[in-house]
Amino acid sequence: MNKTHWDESGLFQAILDKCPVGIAVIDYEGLYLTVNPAYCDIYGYTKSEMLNHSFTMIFPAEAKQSVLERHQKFLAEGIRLGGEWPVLHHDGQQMTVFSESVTFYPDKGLPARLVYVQNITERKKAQEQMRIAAAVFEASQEAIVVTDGENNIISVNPAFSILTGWSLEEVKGHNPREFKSGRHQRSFYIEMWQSLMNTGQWMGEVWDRHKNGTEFLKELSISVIKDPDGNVINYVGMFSDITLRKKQEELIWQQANYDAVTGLPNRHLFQSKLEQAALHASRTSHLMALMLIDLDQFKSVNDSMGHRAGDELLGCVAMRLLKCAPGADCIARLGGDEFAIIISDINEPSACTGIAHNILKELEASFAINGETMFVSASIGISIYPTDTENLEDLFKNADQAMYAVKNSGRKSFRYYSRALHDAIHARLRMIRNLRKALEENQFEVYYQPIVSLKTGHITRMEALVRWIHPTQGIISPDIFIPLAEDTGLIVPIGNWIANQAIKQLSYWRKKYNPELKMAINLSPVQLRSQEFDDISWIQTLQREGFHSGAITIEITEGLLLNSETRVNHNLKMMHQAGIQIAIDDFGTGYSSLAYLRKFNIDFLKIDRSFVEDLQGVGYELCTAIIAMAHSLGLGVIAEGVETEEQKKLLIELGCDYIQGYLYSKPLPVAEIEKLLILPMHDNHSV
Ligand SMILES: Nc1nc2c(ncn2[C@@H]2O[C@H](COP(=O)(O)O[C@H]3[C@@H](O)[C@H](n4cnc5c(=O)[nH]c(N)nc54)O[C@@H]3COP(=O)(O)O)[C@@H](O)[C@H]2O)c(=O)[nH]1
Repeated sequence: MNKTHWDESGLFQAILDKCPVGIAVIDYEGLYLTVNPAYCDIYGYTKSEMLNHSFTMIFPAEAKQSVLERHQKFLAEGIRLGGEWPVLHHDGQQMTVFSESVTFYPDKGLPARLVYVQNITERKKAQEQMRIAAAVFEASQEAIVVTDGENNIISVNPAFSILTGWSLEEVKGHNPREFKSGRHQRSFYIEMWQSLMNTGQWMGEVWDRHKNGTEFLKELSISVIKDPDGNVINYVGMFSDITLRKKQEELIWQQANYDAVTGLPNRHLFQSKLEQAALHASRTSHLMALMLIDLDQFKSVNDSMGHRAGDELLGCVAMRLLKCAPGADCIARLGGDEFAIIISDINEPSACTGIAHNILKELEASFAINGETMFVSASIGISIYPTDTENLEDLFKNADQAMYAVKNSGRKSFRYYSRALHDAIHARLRMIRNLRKALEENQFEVYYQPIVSLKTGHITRMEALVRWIHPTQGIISPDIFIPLAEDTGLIVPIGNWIANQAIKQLSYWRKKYNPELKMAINLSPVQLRSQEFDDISWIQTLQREGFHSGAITIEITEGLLLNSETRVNHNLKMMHQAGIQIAIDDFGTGYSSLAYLRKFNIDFLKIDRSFVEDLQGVGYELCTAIIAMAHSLGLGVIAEGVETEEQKKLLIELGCDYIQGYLYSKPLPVAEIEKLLILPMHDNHSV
């Protein structure tokens, strides 16, 4: 291009028009004298919108006055006016510009200001982001490692050095694979790289090695950085050490799913295993069995030996269960003394019979706990999915019902759920409801059976025996309802009611017929173990009646004394101190021990009816031995179930003290029994 084609002003105008830097001339009043296209572009105005308008238009309202003053001061004093300014684009967006100004005299008149401006908004933002990124990199709690396209480390942040022990100088140029712990398979890293190549990122947990050699688990995310052409230029890895968190999570999971006492899965984990097993059974059309195992009378172990011994026993039981059902899907402790087993893939319902037998047999062997030998047995209930039910809640209920049926029929056995069992259980529940009603509606009546002295032939005492006079079913035997009352705890209020009735009756009879008459009252083991057992009110009633020592005898069973429990011991001691005598009922049928007889201040032994019945056979030797032993310990002996003169004769020969039985009288209601008491003393034995 030939420069002679340009005049000077045309040349300058062309320069102004093409110049990428914004240029403006502002007069003393602050009005734009000229602006070039780049200047207009920066602020988003047209030239005509700017010319002859105040340059303060590009400043926020609150700054307009001060920038005009600064402008005029600059022109008057020639101070420096350059730097970065926050300004406004036409559309209202905030921007940052860099400007420099020089004084300029366009018409040799008032000075004007020549301004050249660059929009540095984006650069400032980028700088700010860089500053933040650098601060984050430095201050991050997460370790950050940046590698080049060859995956060699170019930078690490301070958190990296803290977490790994390695400084930047030590790792620069190295490949992060050098931190490998060796815990992961090759396939793990292949998958990681595949994900990085395909998706540009990877996240996961990696075991690496610390500088000090220890392994740690890190939660790592890697991002791939590419240039505009798609070439990998960096990998950025960010991680934190989650070894401790993982351990805590595992511990929490362990605690949430496993039983601390036995180490077996707990109810929570068991439930999900049961759901899985049911799903599997439905898919494969196989059967699945749920076995519920409840230890028999485990409570007495806890009560007599303490919870630590109880826990130890549970641990040993768990080990034995594992041995008995090695192929089980799950063996769990559901709580207390209740265990459960899931057995999958069975072809017929009876497939669990063998396992149930094994468990019962395995538990038969003694346990050595705290230097003491202990025995436990179990009651097992089994229900089959989906034969019995397809509902897991019902499956549980079924197995539970089967297990309780075992408990109610003597424990230490197993039973499969059946429809008949279901009906029987419902009948039982009905009876329990009726029993509660009976207590509320006073449907009980105390019958009395005389106990006769073999020395005098007189009725010396009565045994109080309860009857349930049901409004429609007539008299219901205590053999039927006492076990139910014991199971439900109703025996406590029923027993208290009986005792109070009997004490009041004795008081009346003593005044009316015989001041020496005594009363025997049956006490259930459940009563004596119960928290609610009201021994104090008993004693108060006795004291109020003015009974002397020995007026009342309680009849208890031998089994009660076997595992001595604090509460039972306390209650028996209280009664003994209050002058109540203690008789062992059905003596000879349980675990008799001389030591117990001494320890618990027993006063009488009642020879069981079965021995009296068999007095012509082995019963004779047994009765001989019991009477001799009782007398040697200073105890009185009462023979139960005496029905014949022959039995009475033999018992007299053996030196028995008292007899009770149909020979004299069946248990009778008050009005009937009074007919016996009304007879003259010397005659009342001849009834
Ligand atoms: N906790 C409580 N238990 C009680 C109470 N009342 C009774 N019972 C217990 O219920 C069982 C059955 O009692 P029952 O049907 O009253 O039977 C008693 C007698 O009727 C029966 N007996 C007495 N003499 C004879 C006889 O010559 N032949 C014969 N076949 N039966 C006879 O024995 C039962 C008395 O038993 P015992 O208590 O062992 O002395 C029974 O276990 C009762 O204990 C109660 O109030 N509380």
